[in-house]
Amino acid sequence: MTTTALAQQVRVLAAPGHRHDEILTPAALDFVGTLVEAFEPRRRDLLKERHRQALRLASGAPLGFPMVTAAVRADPGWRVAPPAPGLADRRVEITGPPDRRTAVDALTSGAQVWTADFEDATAPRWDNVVGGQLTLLDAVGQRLGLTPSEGVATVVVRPRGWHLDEEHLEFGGRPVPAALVDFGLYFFHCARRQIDAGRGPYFCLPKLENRYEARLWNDVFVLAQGLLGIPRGTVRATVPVETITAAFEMEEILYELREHGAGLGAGRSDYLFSLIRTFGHRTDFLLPDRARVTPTAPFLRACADLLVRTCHRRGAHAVGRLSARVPGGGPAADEAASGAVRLEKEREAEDGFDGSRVAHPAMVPVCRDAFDRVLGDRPHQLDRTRDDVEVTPTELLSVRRTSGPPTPDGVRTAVAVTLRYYAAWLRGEGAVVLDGLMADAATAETARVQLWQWLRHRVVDRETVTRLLADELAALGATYPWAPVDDIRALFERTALAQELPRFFTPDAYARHLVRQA
Ligand SMILES: CC(=O)SCCNC(=O)CCNC(=O)[C@H](O)C(C)(C)COP(=O)(O)OP(=O)(O)OC[C@H]1O[C@@H](n2cnc3c(N)ncnc32)[C@H](O)[C@@H]1OP(=O)(O)O
Ligand SMILES: O=CC(=O)O
Ligand SMILES: [Mg+2]
Repeated sequence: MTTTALAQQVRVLAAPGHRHDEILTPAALDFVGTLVEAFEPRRRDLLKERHRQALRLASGAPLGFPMVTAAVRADPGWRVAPPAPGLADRRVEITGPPDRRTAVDALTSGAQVWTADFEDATAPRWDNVVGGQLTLLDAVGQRLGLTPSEGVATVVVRPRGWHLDEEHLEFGGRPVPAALVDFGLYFFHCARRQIDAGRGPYFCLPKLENRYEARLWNDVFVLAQGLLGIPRGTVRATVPVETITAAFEMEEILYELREHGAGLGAGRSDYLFSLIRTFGHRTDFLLPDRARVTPTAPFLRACADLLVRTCHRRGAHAVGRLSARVPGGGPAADEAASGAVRLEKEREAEDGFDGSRVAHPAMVPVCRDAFDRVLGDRPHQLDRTRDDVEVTPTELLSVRRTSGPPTPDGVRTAVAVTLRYYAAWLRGEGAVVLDGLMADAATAETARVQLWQWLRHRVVDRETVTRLLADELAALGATYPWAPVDDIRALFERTALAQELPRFFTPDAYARHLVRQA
């Protein structure tokens, strides 16, 4: 590694765990330190800009396609990098936390891609963070007992978002940005191995809000590749469109990342979460029960159509939404879950997506069949340019046609899902099954901001929520005697009932409960 001497060192503020020394080597920590030194001031500025943009939108500023980048959108001459090995055919992608058991099952699930998710599927307890890196090291180093290459999915790593800190590492007296920890450690240990295997290193970038955040990632890739002597343009990154502001900058995000760009993904949970976080104060953005906001809602369809059109114009893959349905409810329920996933994936394939995402191995063949029917032997359908699509800002924001108050059952479900997910997360589990559906951090974020919105618009009264809170906490305590009910209640009160909506629940819960827990 060619690096200038660092003025500071990255310090580890946690007791050494089993095999942690394989990941937290002095060279790897220096590599992370170099990234932090180069990019932390910009990250902090961009987080402040998120805040300023939120205030502007809350005070009525219009959201539209940016005027200053009209030339980028109008220029037909640029494309993202060509599809990289292992990412040309991505008709089925499976996501999951980077633990060993998941890794083995995901890699051999028949999916083309495994997204190892440190963001939504991982509660970032220190042992999960370092353990996740060890899983990746073993996966890439073929130490999981799998037969190499044939039939094994391509690894894509999803680092935590820009908003999170990693408190177990310190640089210059401050916590290290979690995104740079997850990215940096993986890149340092695994990038060369992935290049030798001909498949990587590849990333999925969570919760981006605008082109500047994509530019920051691109600059991180450029520096990281340079430091390790890896040719510029080796990395590939996919960006799920998980925020309403990113939906207005799809072209710009691809443009910023173009030398490393691999595609965009359609969002649902985080996308709804972002819509409410951004426009929750407006009655025309009042959303009903989450279960009633299906992918056919006009504003979600507009986003999906625009995504396919944008990607294919620029030579990038369009990846469909993650299906939260998982089996386990008995034959009839499982059949219904597969049927719903089939419908969703068939629609996406017809709409021009090149592949889609599932949360469970049982849904891999369902997704594959749906895309096989449209793609046949072709790896993708990038040639389907969707010139028929013309999406206006009004259509992206046309929530009114889907809006409405919640049902009593919807309110109870939102309370229960939030509480039960908080319980799992505080225990170190980032993805669980709740009511037959996969629940991750984005699910809980959506549930808690919906409650906040319903209370704010008085379509649900505080007494009802207080009563449901007491009922559901009692049920939680009875089912899970280990659950720290008082902590969960307090977290719920701070993140769903407060006057001012906190942007995320995770930084609060992390700082109070996960730091120095393991
Ligand atoms: C961009 C984004 O939105 S990222 C999305 C973030 N969310 C996720 O990634 C969640 C993905 N899903 C999961 O983590 C899991 O499916 C869960 C936690 C919801 C459920 O897992 P389980 O309770 O283990 O489910 P279940 O008992 O049905 O699993 C059966 C087997 O399938 C495996 N399995 C289940 N889900 C997955 C998965 N996503 N990847 C790999 N293997 C899986 C289990 O490990 C288990 O394996 P085993 O028989 O070897 O023990
Ligand atoms: O990953 C998708 C989402 O919206 O969350
Ligand atoms: Mg998400």
